[in-house]
Amino acid sequence: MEAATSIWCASCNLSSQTHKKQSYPILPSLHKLSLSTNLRRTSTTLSSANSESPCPSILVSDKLGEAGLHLLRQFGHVECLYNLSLDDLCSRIAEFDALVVRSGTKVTRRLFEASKGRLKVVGRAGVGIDNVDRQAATEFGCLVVNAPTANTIAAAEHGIALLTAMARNVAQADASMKAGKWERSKNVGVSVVGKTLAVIGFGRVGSEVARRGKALGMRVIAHDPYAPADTARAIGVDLVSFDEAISTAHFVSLHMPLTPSTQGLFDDQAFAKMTKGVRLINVARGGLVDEDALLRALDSGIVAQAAVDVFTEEPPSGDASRLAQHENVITTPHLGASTKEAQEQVAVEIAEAVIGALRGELSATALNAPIISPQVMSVLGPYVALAEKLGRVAVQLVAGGTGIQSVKVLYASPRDPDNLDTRILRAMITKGIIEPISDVHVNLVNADFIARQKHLRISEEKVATNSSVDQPVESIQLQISGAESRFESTVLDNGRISIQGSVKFGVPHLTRVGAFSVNVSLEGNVILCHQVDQPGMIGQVGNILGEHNVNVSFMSVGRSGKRGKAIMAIGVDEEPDEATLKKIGEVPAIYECVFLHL
Ligand SMILES: NC(=O)C1=CN([C@@H]2O[C@H](COP(=O)(O)OP(=O)(O)OC[C@H]3O[C@@H](n4cnc5c(N)ncnc54)[C@H](O)[C@@H]3O)[C@@H](O)[C@H]2O)C=CC1
Ligand SMILES: O=C(O)C(=O)COP(=O)(O)O
Repeated sequence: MEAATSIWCASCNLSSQTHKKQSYPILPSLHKLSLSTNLRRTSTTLSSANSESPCPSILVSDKLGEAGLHLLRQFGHVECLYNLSLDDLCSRIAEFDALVVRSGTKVTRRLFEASKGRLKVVGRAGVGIDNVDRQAATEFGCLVVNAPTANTIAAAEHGIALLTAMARNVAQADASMKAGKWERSKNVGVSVVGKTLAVIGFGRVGSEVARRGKALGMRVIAHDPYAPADTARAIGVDLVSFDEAISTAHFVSLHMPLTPSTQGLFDDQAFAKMTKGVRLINVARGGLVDEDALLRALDSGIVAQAAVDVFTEEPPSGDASRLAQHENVITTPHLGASTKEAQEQVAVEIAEAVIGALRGELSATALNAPIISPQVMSVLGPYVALAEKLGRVAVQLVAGGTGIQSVKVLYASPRDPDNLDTRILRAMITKGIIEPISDVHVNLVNADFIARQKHLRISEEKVATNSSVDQPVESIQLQISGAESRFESTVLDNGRISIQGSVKFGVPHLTRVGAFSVNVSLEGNVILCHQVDQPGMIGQVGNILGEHNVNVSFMSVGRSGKRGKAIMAIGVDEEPDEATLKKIGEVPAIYECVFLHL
């Protein structure tokens, strides 16, 4: 098989060997990946600093710090609509590209449905995202980001404030003073020094609470199945089992997320294991505790006191408010993160994350998309477009318009396979395969979900090559099995439709069709012809295209040998009509031809 011959490139009037080196813009690739079509233009505008595009609309539905609002306003159109009902939110949400919330707004599947695909990012100005339906966000291709670090200290300080206030009956004593009473013996407290504090959930907040507990002279133990032992050791905290933690502690402080596995963890059974007279602090999530079970434990004296910042239903109403009314319970209305300092920092952190996401950058705090580092992105950027184009070519080669069920992707790379992160390339291949035949938008958030939904199986293999490591991917090959081809010559002996591409001079190129080498830039549209390798073929096809006013931008011929069979790949600016393609197909030496829309 001979190598493909490149002929000429109309756009810069050079052969591909001398094609001017283009710097590949990484941002536009990312825009395509992570933003909807209505934002692509916006993002390109931002990266190229002109203003022909509409500016993104951002809805802030829970109170956000001024510093964050300022950043958002510099970037887009911002509306602050606090305390909207779900119905009102649903009726407005399709006007916005981004939504910024705290714990007050419930970001439900209904909201994503109502957004009609416009909502591209939900920013949670805080840590806990139990109020955001992440699965629905993923299915709708909407990125969810949070601000996980800015309120850690505030939450830890609030936990300690509640612990000490509870131990010394500060709230009760204050209420009685305000009622004109002077009740000293009724409000005798307990000391914390020397007592055991069990921290359940030894993450950011939990470890800061533990540090502060140590400073108060408490013995601190913690339970967290995923906690790093060295951090615990460094603070002087013993990591113990759940049962040991709750059965030996005088104070139990909760700091884990609300998930299906932690929901209702503190139930009758858990309270029954606790030391009589234990004190409970919950600055994490109300749903961790079965509130009725806690009331029973308070009434029976197992739990002497509870300090509660968070509730299953916020604000608690009806029966749910019984906890707040209990005489041995002190409460605050979800104030853990509410310090001036934390709220300003959280607001800035979330504004930056939301702006980054709207710009098409991959966020370090993305909760439903793979985290791909900027370093990896800068290296793989040029291959992002190649991956999508190959997906587009592949799906158009399959007969019947039924789509692809099974594709094997071979990445030829000089890199150690462990050093080649292909998630973004896989997402783009999925995008290329699925978007031309459906109305879904595929991005890095929803690519794997959409692939599963469409029964598209993608297997990946990394093939070692000896090329320079400067070029992380030498080529990408797609092999489609179980499908019939519209262009027989793409089918290998193993029955699979096969196409391969590379990045040349920063531009994606199709380099192999079946067993034939070609060399055609994957820009614009391409006609593939399988023909006898004989003089005059380029002229004949060129004439037909010329007669029908179709401009040729690029041509390349790959052949099995002199006067054997050849594949001619023709880049065209316009889409030829059926009659033109039929005419080309009727040229006696042409076996088959296919038009590919890129
Ligand atoms: N009341 C408030 O205003 C605030 C509440 N929070 C809440 O505090 C919680 C913790 O926040 P961070 O420390 O930032 O999160 P984090 O992710 O740093 O820590 C959570 C820890 O819980 C652990 N964990 C998970 N399942 C567990 C289980 N079954 N048993 C024990 N440990 C388990 C995890 O391994 C992790 O180490 C979150 O629910 C967050 O929403 C955070 C800030 C403010
Ligand atoms: O960050 C968290 O998880 C919090 O619970 C803080 O909630 P908020 O932003 O104050 O509604």
